[in-house]
Amino acid sequence: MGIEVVVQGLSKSFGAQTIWEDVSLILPAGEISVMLGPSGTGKTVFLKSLIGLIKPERGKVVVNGVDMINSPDRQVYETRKLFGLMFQDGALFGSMNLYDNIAFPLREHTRKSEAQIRAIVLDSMEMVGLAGDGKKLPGEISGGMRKRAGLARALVMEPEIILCDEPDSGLDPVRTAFLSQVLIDLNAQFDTTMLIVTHNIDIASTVPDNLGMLYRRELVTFGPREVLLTSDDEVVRQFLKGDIRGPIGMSEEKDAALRAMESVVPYSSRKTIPEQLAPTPGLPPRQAVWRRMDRVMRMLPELAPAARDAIVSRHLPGVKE
Ligand SMILES: Nc1ncnc2c1ncn2[C@@H]1O[C@H](COP(=O)(O)OP(=O)(O)OP(=O)(O)O)[C@@H](O)[C@H]1O
Repeated sequence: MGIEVVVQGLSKSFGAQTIWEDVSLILPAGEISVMLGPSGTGKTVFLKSLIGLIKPERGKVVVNGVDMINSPDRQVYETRKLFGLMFQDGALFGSMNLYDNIAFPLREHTRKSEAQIRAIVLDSMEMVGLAGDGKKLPGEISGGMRKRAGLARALVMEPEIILCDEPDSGLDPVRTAFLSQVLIDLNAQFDTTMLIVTHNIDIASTVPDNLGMLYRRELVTFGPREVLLTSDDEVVRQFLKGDIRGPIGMSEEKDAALRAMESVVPYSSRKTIPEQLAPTPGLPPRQAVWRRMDRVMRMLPELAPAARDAIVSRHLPGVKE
């Protein structure tokens, strides 16, 4: 099973620009979490902070007992090996074919034979739907294939935690749906802890066990998916509906007069939430579902009524609050 990531009181600025302050959350072991947020709210900075590539001024990120922000470089470097990273463009070497790109971490960081490497690479390519594409160069394939190749490369090192930065960017809805299914299937097969950063509402509402949102330099919320998906918070509702009415504007914060005009139109809150994707038939069930149910049931008394209803009706159908 993957391992948990504990984030405590994390704050980051670049010069006078505060990116976010006092962010605390736990990515539960083996569960899938999604972080939403308008452009420029520091989601990528957050991902890079988790692996110690960016150093926030305050706070901790504890992974396997190591604080990724404040520990010596050697420990951070070693702990980083527990992570698999999927960046927006796949971050592939343009001059290497897909097979060599995906084999690269194994050749670089392990002493495995070429025969062992071949078996692992072909397995990973199959998992992300790239079987038979090993000879192609990154420049000859679509953006979606490049992303999946980036994911396959992250998988060969058998990471405990996978971080995906906007896996959907530039993809059409069908490719995005395919990628969502790949992410769920990976979690079913490896029980890996996963954090996906995205703007995509379809991914956010059908893939994760937990959902969070960064906005205006803070973590608006983070918790079981039902909490954010039933939230009455104006920012969350506007973002989920992709509505131009609401506090989020082009410049992130609208002026007060425009907001006052909009506030006469009430938001309707959504009470039913989409079903979470199940693994492809034939794969094992996701272990995370049972662990999460246990965890979330214990949290039930602290949750808002709408989230509570959504959880109870899903996990205990027939029981009324
Ligand atoms: N190394 C850096 N030095 C200075 N500022 C930076 C650095 N990296 C990021 N920033 C700033 O931090 C802010 C947040 O950037 P980030 O890329 O994390 O946002 P994001 O939420 O991932 O955006 P998007 O959804 O558009 O990808 C931006 O204003 C960006 O300019």
